[in-house]
Amino acid sequence: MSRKWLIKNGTFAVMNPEKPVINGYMLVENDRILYIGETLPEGAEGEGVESFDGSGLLFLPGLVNTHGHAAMSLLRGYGDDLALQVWLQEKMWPMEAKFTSEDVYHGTALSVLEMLKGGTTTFLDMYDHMDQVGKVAQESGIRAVLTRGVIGLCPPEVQTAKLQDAVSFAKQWHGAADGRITAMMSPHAPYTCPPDYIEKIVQAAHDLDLPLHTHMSETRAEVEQNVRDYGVRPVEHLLKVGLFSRPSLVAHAVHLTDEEIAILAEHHVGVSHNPGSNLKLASGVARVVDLLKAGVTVSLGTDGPASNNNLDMLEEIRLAALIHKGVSGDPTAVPALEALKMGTEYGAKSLFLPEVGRLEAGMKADFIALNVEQAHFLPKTDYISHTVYSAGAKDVEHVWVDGRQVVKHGECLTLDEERIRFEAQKAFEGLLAR
Ligand SMILES: CSC[C@H]1O[C@@H](n2cnc3c(O)ncnc32)[C@H](O)[C@@H]1O
Ligand SMILES: [Zn+2]
Repeated sequence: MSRKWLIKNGTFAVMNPEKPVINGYMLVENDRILYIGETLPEGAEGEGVESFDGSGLLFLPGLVNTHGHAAMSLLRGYGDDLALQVWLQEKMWPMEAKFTSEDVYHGTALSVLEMLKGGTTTFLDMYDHMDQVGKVAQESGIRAVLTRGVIGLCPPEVQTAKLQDAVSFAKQWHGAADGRITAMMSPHAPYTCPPDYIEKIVQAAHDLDLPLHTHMSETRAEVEQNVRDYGVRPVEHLLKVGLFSRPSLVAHAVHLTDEEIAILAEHHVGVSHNPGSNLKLASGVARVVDLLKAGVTVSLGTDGPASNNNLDMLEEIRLAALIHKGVSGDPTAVPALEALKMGTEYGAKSLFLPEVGRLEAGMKADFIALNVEQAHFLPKTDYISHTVYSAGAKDVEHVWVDGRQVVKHGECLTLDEERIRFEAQKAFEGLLAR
């Protein structure tokens, strides 16, 4: 049965450059925005149309987290203040080797709970035991782009089995949960996947007609190793092995030359900028201003909760707006509206979701409402500025995905918070004991 409802007296971040915020109405029918504007269209309030009072609320497109490893919430605080390779090799990978599929379920549920409550309506997840991640996405109502990350530092038969697992997962889950779940293919990184293995993964993505995702150029050491091992920097290397022959999104892309930026732009490769994780692992600061100038779609990701250590996309948006001013000495670097678009519209574009990321008639009804009746949202001047420079996850009052309300007055309607917190703690203790 069709359901129509009308938000009245709301403030909406439509993010048009001339007028980024409007006061007015939004009409939603089932999973789509039917109308948004300053005036009430004739007949919009007809019989059977429910009303929703939007006063005191700022409506934004749902936040889009374009890179992460949700189950790593079980390792939050386990191995802080280390550089990437030490953190991975000495802390994360030994613990992850003990993860059961139940651990992945509980860790992912903890993260999805945090993401939904913080206004994230879509997340990308690269991990193992991906059926469990799919299950959480299905149950919670969140939109998800899921990909079984494969590490190829193993014998050929294990490589084959991992790739087969990634293919089976993608076949089973692409388009699942009424289309809320889509899939990608992911070699973990150029330093963990030999070139011939990446080529096989690219071929599988071709066969399945899916995009690709990988970590790339996260640290200076990684770039130097790539040059030592293959004679070229990672961008040229991935170009050679065919990764950019398909629609692709790379995470981090911190250490790039001008030539590499030009290659990414030419091949329409998206970049998931992960400022919080890059700062914490001391990986460096990505050349976001130059990437944007070159026409690269730059979106935002938290990375896993063990290297961030939260999943607050409003914090990533704020970091993106601040750090590039700091490193460039230019206060106009990454203006507030651009940072907010990186966390919404550009995120959806990076994940190949053309119907998500904007408050616009015809788009999917993925949106959030911030409670702006609080001290840090005054005076009522510039709500884009307040969202980027002043807001945080705790300001998220309501969340809708695909037209369904999943968070109401800060409470998640689809997940059992108490149980999730209990199970996550138990799972971590189990990992320590094994
Ligand atoms: C094969 S599943 C994903 C794999 O990625 C690891 N990981 C988490 N954060 C990062 C990062 O910042 N760079 C590279 N790899 C990362 C995670 O521990 C899993 O093993
Ligand atoms: Zn990552």
